[in-house]
Amino acid sequence: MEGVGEEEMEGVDHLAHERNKSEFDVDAMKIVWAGSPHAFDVSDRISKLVASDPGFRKDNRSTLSRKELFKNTLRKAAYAWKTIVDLRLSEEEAAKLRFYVDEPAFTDLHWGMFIPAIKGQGTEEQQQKWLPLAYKMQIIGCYAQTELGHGSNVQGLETTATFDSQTDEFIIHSPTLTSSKWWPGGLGKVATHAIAYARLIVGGREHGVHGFIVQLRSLEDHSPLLGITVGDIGMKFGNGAYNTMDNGVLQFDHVRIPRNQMLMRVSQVTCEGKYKQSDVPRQLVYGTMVYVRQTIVADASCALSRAVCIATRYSAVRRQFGSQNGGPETQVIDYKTQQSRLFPLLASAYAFRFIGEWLKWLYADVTQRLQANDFSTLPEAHACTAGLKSLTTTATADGIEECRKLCGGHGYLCSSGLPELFAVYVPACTYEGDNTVLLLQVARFLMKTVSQLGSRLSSKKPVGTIAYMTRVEHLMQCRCGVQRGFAELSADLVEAAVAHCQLIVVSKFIEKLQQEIPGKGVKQQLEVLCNIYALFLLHKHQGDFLSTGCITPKHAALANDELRSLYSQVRPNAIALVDAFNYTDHYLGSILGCYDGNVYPKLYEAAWKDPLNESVVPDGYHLYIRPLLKQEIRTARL
Ligand SMILES: CCCCCCCCCCC/C=C/C(=O)SCCNC(=O)CCNC(=O)[C@H](O)C(C)(C)COP(=O)(O)OP(=O)(O)OC[C@H]1O[C@@H](n2cnc3c(N)ncnc32)[C@H](O)[C@@H]1OP(=O)(O)O
Ligand SMILES: Cc1cc2nc3c(=O)[nH]c(=O)nc-3n(C[C@H](O)[C@H](O)[C@H](O)COP(=O)(O)OP(=O)(O)OC[C@H]3O[C@@H](n4cnc5c(N)ncnc54)[C@H](O)[C@@H]3O)c2cc1C
Repeated sequence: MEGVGEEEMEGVDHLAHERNKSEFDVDAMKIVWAGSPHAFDVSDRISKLVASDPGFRKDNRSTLSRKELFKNTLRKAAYAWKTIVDLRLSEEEAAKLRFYVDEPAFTDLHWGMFIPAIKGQGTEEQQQKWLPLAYKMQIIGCYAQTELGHGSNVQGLETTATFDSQTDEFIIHSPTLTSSKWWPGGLGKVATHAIAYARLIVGGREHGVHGFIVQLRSLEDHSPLLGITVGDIGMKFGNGAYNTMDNGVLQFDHVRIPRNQMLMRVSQVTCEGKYKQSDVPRQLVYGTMVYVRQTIVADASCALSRAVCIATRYSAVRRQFGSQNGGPETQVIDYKTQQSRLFPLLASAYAFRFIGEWLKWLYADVTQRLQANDFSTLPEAHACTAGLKSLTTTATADGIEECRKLCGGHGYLCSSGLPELFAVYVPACTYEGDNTVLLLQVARFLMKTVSQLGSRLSSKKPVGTIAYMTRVEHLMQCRCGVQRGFAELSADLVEAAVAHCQLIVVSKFIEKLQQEIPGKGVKQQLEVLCNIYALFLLHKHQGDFLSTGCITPKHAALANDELRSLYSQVRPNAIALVDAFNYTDHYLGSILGCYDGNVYPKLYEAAWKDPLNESVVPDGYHLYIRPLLKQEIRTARL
């Protein structure tokens, strides 16, 4: 490294003056962010364990080839498993460890979808057989639903599972090219088993899409089993990023599996070839998606807060213009324009944290009710998970990109951590349901509710997240003809669905503030953030509020004045509010966001570590640069 003194690199906290300004108890806020003292303890311990272990190093990802990258991911996953076993980590600690390793891998699908699918849709017997193997990673599973031709339209899947009563088996088959499974993570190179979704055919009759446990690869030498064609679908968006994952393609050629490998909690096929439906709603076949959507909402605040932490710390370090009498220039965080872009994102990170917490509660509640055969809250749970997944992932992906821009040119460097964070995160807008398709589900739920409000036959009063509808006069009077014109109005209905979800986020933030929140100044800070979140939305959509007569121009102006004042209140606390996320420098993976704010020497040092700087004269000089300079280009071999 050239030109950087040791003292500039080590030990000095360049953000100390910012930290000294804060008006609240940061340690207490850390507990609020984590959810509880216990959750904080686990998260803090495990994040430090991962950060201090060179085996989990991740700063070289963008320079590795796909093959090297993937092999390194396999190594890390194996190393993580060894750590979990050696240290006898609990399930909670193990999940945190995978989280802080911070690299998309087949294990996400194994623990995040394969196991939950068996738990949610398998019978007791099936769970007893498969779960112990999966928990010990003696089998590795993936979730194979999407096909080349159909993803959103699950009912349009073409893979078939035909029951053969002679042998008591299902024959799993891909009848067309478009029926090839396409996208499942972990499928390409690793998974030994899949939960494969296929149209069930019994005695010549079709019964819709069901899940089946299918072994794909030998447990001895990993070769594909008879009738299985399997591989990776190729490079995806961004360098490094999601390319650590082996999203795969899979074709079945009349693959036979025993009858008891159909997931039979929702419906069963007997050995005589009888199809039986349990009392539970058919939609429970989609249960794994509901579960994962809920976890995606909980994770959105992690990705957004990470980007916001980087952009906030860097905005306090970065200075441009405004020097008075040779004094320092202005910190860019002091520009009102920077604040009006950054602080709503900071507020959103907190809002999404709390909505994630609430959705976890809602999911646990609906699961408990389902076990007691109470299916009444399932439509609301589906609408909430679908809608909030859509809202939070769209806002988070857009927010990460905004944070990159807030960091100016340096935000475009891989060492800022923001390009990779965006590339890894943005598919969340598509997987587990395209965000528009999911909002249409919310719109459908809302229209159904409105039509029931208008019907004299229905005695049902809307409760939970739609209880407010009884208070909206024109909805109460609505004889809903919208059901008939749904497709025509769908673009507007999607906007209504977003507004409904925003209302949930704001009201759950307000409810959170009604709880007791210990720690000096903590509640006040959260109140400021909650007001920013709500008023920013009002400001952004003031056209809608004004045109519907919900507010007057005077209200709109007052809201905007208030917003400016709230930004000034956040300013001295901004660094402490991102410190409360308690992220290690390892997890942040960003020179711009490092805790000590010592950005410039680190950027300078990192540049010299780039492989392109290994030699002063680049490879290719003699072939391509010198002939150009010497005007010998016509004779050069290109
Ligand atoms: C802790 C670690 C966590 C790690 C997590 C892992 C990390 C993630 C890595 C990424 C992995 C990605 C995986 C995937 O992407 S898997 C594939 C996901 N695919 C989808 O999400 C497809 C989206 N499509 C659908 O969900 C459905 O097809 C759709 C809802 C769009 C429509 O379904 P369908 O046409 O069958 O149904 P209808 O519209 O006719 O509706 C019928 C009624 O059923 C209701 N419904 C629909 N879905 C559900 C559901 N999931 N639960 C409950 N109810 C549901 C629907 O509203 C209709 O109701 P009404 O008749 O009353 O109106
Ligand atoms: C990184 C990644 C990982 C994935 N992992 C898995 C996995 O592990 N397992 C798995 O099974 N799948 C996986 N998937 C697949 C994923 O679930 C699907 O891609 C997703 O559900 C979207 O479906 P689609 O690709 O068919 O999009 P399409 O439905 O083809 O969407 C294309 C466009 O059409 C629009 N559109 C579609 N239908 C409608 C409609 N009814 N009305 C209005 N507009 C509509 C959409 O909004 C979108 O703009 C993964 C995908 C990605 C990107």
